[in-house]
Amino acid sequence: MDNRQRQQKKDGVKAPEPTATPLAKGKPRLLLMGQRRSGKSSISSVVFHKLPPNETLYLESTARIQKDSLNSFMDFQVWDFPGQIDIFDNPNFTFDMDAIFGEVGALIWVIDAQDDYLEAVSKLNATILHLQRSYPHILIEVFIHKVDGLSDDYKLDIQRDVTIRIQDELSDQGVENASISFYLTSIYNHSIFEAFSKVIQKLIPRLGQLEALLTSLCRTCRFDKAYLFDVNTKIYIATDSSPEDVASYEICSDYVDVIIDFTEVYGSWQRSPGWRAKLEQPPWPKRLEDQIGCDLAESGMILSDAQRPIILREVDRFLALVAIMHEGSYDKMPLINMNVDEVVKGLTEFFEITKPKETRVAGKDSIQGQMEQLALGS
Ligand SMILES: Nc1nc2c(ncn2[C@@H]2O[C@H](COP(=O)(O)OP(=O)(O)OP(=O)(O)O)[C@@H](O)[C@H]2O)c(=O)[nH]1
Repeated sequence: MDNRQRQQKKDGVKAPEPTATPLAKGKPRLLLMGQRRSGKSSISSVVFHKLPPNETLYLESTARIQKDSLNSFMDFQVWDFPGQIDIFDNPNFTFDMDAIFGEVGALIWVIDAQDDYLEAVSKLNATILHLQRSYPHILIEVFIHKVDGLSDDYKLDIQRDVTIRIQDELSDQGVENASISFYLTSIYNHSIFEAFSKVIQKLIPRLGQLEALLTSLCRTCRFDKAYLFDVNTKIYIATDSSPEDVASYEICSDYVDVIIDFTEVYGSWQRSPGWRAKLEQPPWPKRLEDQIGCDLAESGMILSDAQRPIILREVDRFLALVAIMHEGSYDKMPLINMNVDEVVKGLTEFFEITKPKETRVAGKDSIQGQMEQLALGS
């Protein structure tokens, strides 16, 4: 049983508690809303708590608002709303709307694509109309969810239908410029992580600078694609400006998974003095620190079918840079390492500047020790 399930058991059915905790102040908030059984808790558990998708079958229905505070490269909160509660029209409880929507970055509305979605769409419309009056800055992100098992044509038909229904209703009500985006998602593949990546990216201040940094790295080192990953959630928070490529994202994200699982199983590993002496003797008679490309943590792999090496470099305890290189660029590793070093320095500075003061120190305690054994010679 995971933490969330335990928490659900412990809490039982309680009155909702919408007030923001003092701890939560100032963190961007993602709200997960939608009909009962649409998949909100499953999404939150799979993306933020690594629950295997099959185990979401045993999640109980959410009875009260579940608040998760996530300490990551950017501290944010995820609030999962019970599907049976209508916060705008509730006879038993008056919600403090400012406490719920005051600090919201994005509202994620989950629609079950395998069910009749007309009611979900009409509730979403009503919610947008309410929010437009007092909180027009909130981003509305619509996850057309559970699309696994549906044909590509059918998925696109549903997306088109939902989009038209929402836009028509809003324009009938005189709302023309609400910021609404649509995603086709499932917890059984990478689509849910991609959708979250895009939502989170909208909340990152100065995202353009991160993208410019990665684009310039790709150009200099002739990388096919580069991603900056939040290693715990596999959300990518920035990528270079080359066209989106689902296959590249999938392989890089699986690679992050492998590295994290590996370090979780084997933990950190201090080299004994004898072993260190052995590594520093001929044919590489250099200090170990000078033999490896990165003194933090680095890993590489070559895909045998495409002959395209993938490089992973830790930025801090939350972030890793993962890039797909060109065939043959493995020979130029010293030069690539130098460029990657500079970009990692730039990224570290970027996040030092944009992080609140109290979290800056924590970021220094990196997983580098655990990953050191994966270091590649340059
Ligand atoms: N096929 C499929 N099933 C899913 C997906 N996501 C969630 N489910 C299933 O949908 C059911 C309901 O999921 P929950 O996460 O409990 O739904 P919820 O929206 O939190 O429901 P409430 O707590 O009642 O509001 C579970 O049986 C999940 O396994 C998905 O992407 N694909």
